[in-house]
Amino acid sequence: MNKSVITIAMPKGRIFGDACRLLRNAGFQLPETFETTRKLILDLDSEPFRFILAKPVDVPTYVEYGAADLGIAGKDVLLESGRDVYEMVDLGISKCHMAVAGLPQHQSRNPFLKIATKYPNIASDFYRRRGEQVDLIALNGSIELAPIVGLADAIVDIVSTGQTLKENGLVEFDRLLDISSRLIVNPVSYRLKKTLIDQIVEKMIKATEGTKVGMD
Ligand SMILES: Nc1ncnc2c1ncn2[C@@H]1O[C@H](COP(=O)(O)OP(=O)(O)OP(=O)(O)O)[C@@H](O)[C@H]1O
Ligand SMILES: O=P(O)(O)OC[C@H]1O[C@H](OP(=O)(O)OP(=O)(O)O)[C@H](O)[C@@H]1O
Repeated sequence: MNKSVITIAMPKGRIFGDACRLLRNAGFQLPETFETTRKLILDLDSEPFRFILAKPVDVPTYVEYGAADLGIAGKDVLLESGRDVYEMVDLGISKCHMAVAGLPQHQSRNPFLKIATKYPNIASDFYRRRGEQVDLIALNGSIELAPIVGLADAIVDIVSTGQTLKENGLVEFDRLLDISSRLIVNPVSYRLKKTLIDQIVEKMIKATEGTKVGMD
């Protein structure tokens, strides 16, 4: 039986290590095996907290539906999903940015630019604001491949070190938004468990001090 009072959805993948470090800094007593286990549900012995380990892109879904009270998700995933959750804390981890990129010599003869992306909602919003009509091509990864093989004129994707762009001969044309991971909360959970959630939020804010990216 789940005696846990608070369920937190954690993103597996590249955010996970940073998120665990931050939780430990915030005082959560995560066991050493937390980062290596293949279990997807982990209850703490010391406190009434349950962690569920989800694919990063699915974290806002678990939180919106209330399967988790809290979650950690990238700003990119939050914007793209449009899920109805409260964004409580900029955790300042897994920083990167979203950019338009392509081949340096790119000149399209297409009436509409073809844009490959894992983020069709963010990309379409960006081009709508610019008053440009584009054809979006949804891909699931290796986005940088698309302009090189002629599938698309440009990409909208995440850039961190810039290594992937550089090694594939692409350049950045526009910077769309800065990204970091956020602590999100289910609105109903927040109403029902406000005191406990506020305590967690406070601890997380303290733990993240000095790691903000300075944007929203
Ligand atoms: N190169 C990067 N450097 C830093 N942070 C990144 C980078 N790429 C993505 N991120 C951030 O980390 C989050 C999770 O990325 P991750 O690659 O683990 O998940 P994913 O893209 O869903 O991958 P997968 O499909 O392999 O599970 C992204 O939503 C984004 O906020
Ligand atoms: O600027 P960099 O430090 O090179 O990082 C950027 C790369 O990281 C992400 O890809 P990821 O590693 O998640 O792979 P995938 O999207 O191709 O699965 C992103 O989609 C870029 O391809």
